Amino acid sequence: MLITKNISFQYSTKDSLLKFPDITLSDNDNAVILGKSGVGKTTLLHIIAGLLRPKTGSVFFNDITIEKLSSKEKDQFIGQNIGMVFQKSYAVKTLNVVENLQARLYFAKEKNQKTLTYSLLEQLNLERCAKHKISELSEGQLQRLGIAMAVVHQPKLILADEPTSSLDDENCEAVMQLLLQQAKQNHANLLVITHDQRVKPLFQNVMAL
Ligand SMILES: Nc1ncnc2c1ncn2[C@@H]1O[C@H](COP(=O)(O)OP(=O)(O)OP(=O)(O)O)[C@@H](O)[C@H]1O
Repeated sequence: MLITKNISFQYSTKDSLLKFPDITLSDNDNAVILGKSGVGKTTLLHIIAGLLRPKTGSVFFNDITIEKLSSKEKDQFIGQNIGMVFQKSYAVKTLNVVENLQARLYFAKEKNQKTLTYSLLEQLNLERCAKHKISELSEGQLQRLGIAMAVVHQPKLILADEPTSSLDDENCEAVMQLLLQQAKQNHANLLVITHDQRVKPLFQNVMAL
């Protein structure tokens, strides 16, 4: 369960204060947050992911207050419980596809689950690329690898930052179905932020920034 209360953020004293509406997601709930460019969507997602500290307010996830954790506890909590789909790929270029997934499992302190890793690659239609270098992947394959890296450690909260912005209608639908399917399979909360109105009908919970 994810709850945010009274969150605000300021990049510096000369920047304007960004204020965010409260969010409550019950277990297994999903939501999309829509908003125009520059309103603070990525900032909010980074606060929820523990990458930025809010000026006011708190983020609670499954009864843990993220800002109250020490930095070591926070790194461990985030590594194990949160999976993030970034706008741009953060795959390590010197590793192949399956090695990138193994590295993600290592950082989440999960055992190297070979069967699970290959089954995920199959679900995401990446099994033929398992040993490919990152530079050999198409844009669509890279995007699907981003999803695999976000979910391979079976996080309880999946955060996705503009996962469909550069995709045509067919791939937009496919990527969103994959994210929804992975969230359902892992009993995870899925929170997507986007300005892409095509995503709206796929969610019951729609919030605006
Ligand atoms: N590192 C930073 N330092 C100062 N200001 C920043 C920084 N990052 C973002 N901002 C500003 O904070 C505001 C919110 O930025 P943010 O990236 O969260 O918006 P967004 O809604 O995600 O935009 P987009 O849809 O274009 O990605 C913007 O006015 C932006 O210029």
